[in-house]
Amino acid sequence: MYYLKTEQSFDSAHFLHGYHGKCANIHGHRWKIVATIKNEKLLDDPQNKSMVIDFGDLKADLKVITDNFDHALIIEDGSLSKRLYQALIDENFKIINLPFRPTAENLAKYIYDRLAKKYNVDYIEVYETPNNCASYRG
Ligand SMILES: Nc1nc2c(c(=O)[nH]1)N=C([C@H](O)[C@H](O)COP(=O)(O)OP(=O)(O)OP(=O)(O)O)CN2
Ligand SMILES: [Zn+2]
Repeated sequence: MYYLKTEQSFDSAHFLHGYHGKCANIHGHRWKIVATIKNEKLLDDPQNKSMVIDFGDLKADLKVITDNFDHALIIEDGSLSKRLYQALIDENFKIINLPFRPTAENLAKYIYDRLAKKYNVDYIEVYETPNNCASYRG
């Protein structure tokens, strides 16, 4: 089995609705995402010969996903009052709504599911801090 890994980072804010502790407050992270894909065989066309896939292709596809989160406030649907949500929208803040709590675990699965549409993904790692990482393998 061959494995390929690529990494992207983004800066964004989030909070954990219903959490008792400091993470209930809006706070930021430099999130690091590491995607590992796998394949038993290598490609054979002239351009991609002897590659699982061109690093550049995998990097670009992961970057599309992570760029969407960059410099945004990531929120779980329904976790802000309508009044506050509308005020943030009116101020043109970049808000990313997710149908789940924005934990590292859930973001790992979300990114896995997105990349799995195109790649044979082995697992996704999401670092909230250099020391804290969650991963998801399908
Ligand atoms: N299993 C998980 N636990 C926690 C998650 C998570 O996504 N999955 N997220 C958080 C918070 O987002 C929080 O930002 C993480 O805080 P903490 O672990 O305390 O990390 P810090 O490095 O910011 O803490 P220090 O004070 O610097 O040690 C909480 N838990
Ligand atoms: Zn956090």
